[in-house]
Amino acid sequence: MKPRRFMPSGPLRGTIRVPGDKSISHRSIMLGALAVGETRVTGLLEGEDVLSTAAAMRAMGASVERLGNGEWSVHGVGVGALLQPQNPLDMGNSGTSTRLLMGLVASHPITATFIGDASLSKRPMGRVIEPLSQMGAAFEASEGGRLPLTVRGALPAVPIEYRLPVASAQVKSALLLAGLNAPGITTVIEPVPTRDHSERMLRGFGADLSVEIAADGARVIRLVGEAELKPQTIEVPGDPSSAAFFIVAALVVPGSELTIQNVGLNPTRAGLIEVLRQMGGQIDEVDRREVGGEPVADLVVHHSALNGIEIDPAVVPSMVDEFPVLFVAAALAEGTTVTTGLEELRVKESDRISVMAAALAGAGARVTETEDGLTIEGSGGGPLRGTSNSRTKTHLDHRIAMSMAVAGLASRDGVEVDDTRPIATSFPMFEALLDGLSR
Ligand SMILES: O=C(O)C1=C[C@@H](OP(=O)(O)O)[C@@H](O)[C@H](O)C1
Ligand SMILES: C=C(OP(=O)(O)O)C(=O)O
Repeated sequence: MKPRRFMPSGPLRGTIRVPGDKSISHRSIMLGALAVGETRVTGLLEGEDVLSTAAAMRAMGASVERLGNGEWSVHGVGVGALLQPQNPLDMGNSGTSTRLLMGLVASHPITATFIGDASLSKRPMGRVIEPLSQMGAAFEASEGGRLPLTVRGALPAVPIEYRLPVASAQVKSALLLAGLNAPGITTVIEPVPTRDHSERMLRGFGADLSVEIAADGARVIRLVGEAELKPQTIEVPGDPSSAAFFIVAALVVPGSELTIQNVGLNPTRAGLIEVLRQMGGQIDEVDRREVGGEPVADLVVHHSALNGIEIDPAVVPSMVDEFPVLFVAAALAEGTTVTTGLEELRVKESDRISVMAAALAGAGARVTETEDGLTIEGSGGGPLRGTSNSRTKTHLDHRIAMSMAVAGLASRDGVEVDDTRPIATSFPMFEALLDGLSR
């Protein structure tokens, strides 16, 4: 454990750049490892989760090399040519690595065992086991479809049509990656849109993938299997989920005016910015452009008086990882914020509904937990006044640690976080960036 007290801060001013997008970084390595030839990546997130993906792709035959800061080279083996890993694949804390790689293994004639840390070992894998079994893969999982688990891939795998029962980009992506090596068309029907990086990047690597909107509004994604992927040069845009902590920090600390450069604004990821604007946050976009096939802008964030709102559950998939820090913004707003439709938050690195309820209550916020969300009475802009002996329990969850660090900046006496180590899974430079701004 590495505890730290995050102290109240003066205005956050200046210009920062957040690291590369985690979702796009994982996919750059995976797709690069399936292309024949060299894929070059710049701006790769060098967090522990992405490094778990890199190690796994090496164990399955690809060459994945770091050339410099965020600059990587991947020499792929080709779709269908992944090698049998010699040891269990250690996925660390990363749900994305686990679920997407289970999909890749499922359609190759190899067997792989997946292991992970205490947090990952509690997370449900049945959501990918079920459709990948339909494709012909066999699984031996721990109780309740959890890690450690072993996947025996099928050759040939059966291309299926599958309607997603949960809004999950990880399940969608696992099936599309499995479909890459299945003979025929794999169809994933997505009633509620989730992040579309897999679709964009598969197309970019030359896969035959189409998206059609059905009469009921669902997205129907069709991928032609036995694909040949062509190596790419990829510039990874900044991660909006990492920018989120600094966006909220600048909104809630009086006197702040912070520029965050190169933030990815893919509409399937940008829900938080829209919600914070509805709450009265001033977030300006400068120099909108395209980076790596994704919309990007620099954001200028001004301290703002925020108002509590009722958040439309339809926006949840576009900000699914941003709720912990949105709860912090709500705790500092004027009036009541109501969130619903957040069941998925209970199966992330921690149960983010109950863990944030406890953390914010300890920090002095007024919070009520419901089955599918939190209701928060804001402080009206005044600092959070927690009890001096309260300590946030992070439960191996990076986003809880970073959210409560932000709460500390806007508190009277600081907020104690029990363990800052999980931050390195997605944002190793977080504390250095924060310390450089808050003096
Ligand atoms: O596909 C991805 O890269 C991700 C999808 C989301 O998970 P779910 O698909 O489980 O919602 C998100 O929470 C995670 O951080 C990254
Ligand atoms: C849920 C997350 O990641 P993963 O599912 O990859 O562990 C996250 O980063 O907030």
